[in-house]
Amino acid sequence: MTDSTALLPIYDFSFTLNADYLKKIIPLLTRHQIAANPINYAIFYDYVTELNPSLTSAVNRLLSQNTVFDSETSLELYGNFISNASLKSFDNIQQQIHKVIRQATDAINDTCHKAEQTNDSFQKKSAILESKPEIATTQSILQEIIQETKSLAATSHAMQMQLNQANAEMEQLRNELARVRQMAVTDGLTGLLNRRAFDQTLSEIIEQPDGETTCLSLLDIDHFKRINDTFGHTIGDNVLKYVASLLKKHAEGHHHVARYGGEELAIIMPNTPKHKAIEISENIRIEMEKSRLKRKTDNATLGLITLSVGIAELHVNDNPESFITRADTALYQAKESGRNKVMH
Ligand SMILES: Nc1nc2c(ncn2[C@@H]2O[C@H](COP(=O)(O)OP(=O)(O)OP(=O)(O)O)[C@@H](O)[C@H]2O)c(=O)[nH]1
Repeated sequence: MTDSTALLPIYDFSFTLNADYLKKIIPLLTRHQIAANPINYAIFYDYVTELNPSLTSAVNRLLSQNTVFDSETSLELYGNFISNASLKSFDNIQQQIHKVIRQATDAINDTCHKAEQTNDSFQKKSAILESKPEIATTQSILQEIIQETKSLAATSHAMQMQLNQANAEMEQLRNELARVRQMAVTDGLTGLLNRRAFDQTLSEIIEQPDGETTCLSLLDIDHFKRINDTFGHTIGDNVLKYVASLLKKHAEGHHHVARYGGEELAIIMPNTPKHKAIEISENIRIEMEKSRLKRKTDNATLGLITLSVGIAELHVNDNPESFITRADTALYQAKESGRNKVMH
């Protein structure tokens, strides 16, 4: 049986934090006249925690279109963004692996059985040859032996073919597993690591310090709400994708680029001194500031879009929360001091 719990979201927030979420979820559901059933609660739980940016984006779109959250809509959201579609894929792949292994085992068993039969038959014939060494008997037995040897060779050949096919199918399944695994750690909109992968990567880096400097850069699009309100969510999504592409372009190969929350992106920079983290973040900020994005349909400019950035350096006694909080504080200072800035 699959350990399906391994693929379920982990909700390890404290009692107090969950109480805070409750206080946000209920008014939201009430304001939008959405039934407070467990499915909708789960959807809006992920929404307020911003754990699941793809879901946030989908909910924002539905809310901005005043869509009624009927059971069909809720189940679709839940199925697509929470219940984890990859669970089904994993089950599917596991069943297929079992099937391939069973077929290969059957083929091997058949061949072994056939080899045993042939061996028995050879022993019997050898006994006859020893007791009746006439030429006619010898010839006829030789014919039979040749026949049986050919048949055994054919069975072995069939098994070889089946094993080759099983090998090819296993290779395909391996690729499929890699694809599903990739999906499970990727944010659907930006293609960056998702929040879960971000949390996991950061914890691993903090738990296994390598003595080198690690920095964290949090990047937030300034007045993103205004972009959404003025141009709509689809354009907002495209701006997010563009910013994500800038991060990917400027980050180094060993950095981890993630979507941390709604319009907040992050780069975990292991083995990177602070001055380098600042330089990379500045380059991203400057390129964003210089970009003049346009709406595809009518070439209308989206105006100046800027980024605020907060950087922190990992300290010896840090845990993920304290590290993120320091970067977040720097980001807050960047916002407070006028936005379009990198603070550390
Ligand atoms: N289009 C789109 N919008 C999103 C997504 N996730 C979050 N948002 C929006 O991002 C906006 C964030 O707004 P605020 O937190 O008020 O921040 P802001 O307008 O960027 O202002 P400052 O951060 O203070 O500069 C909200 O309007 C969200 O709806 C997404 O995936 N797509």
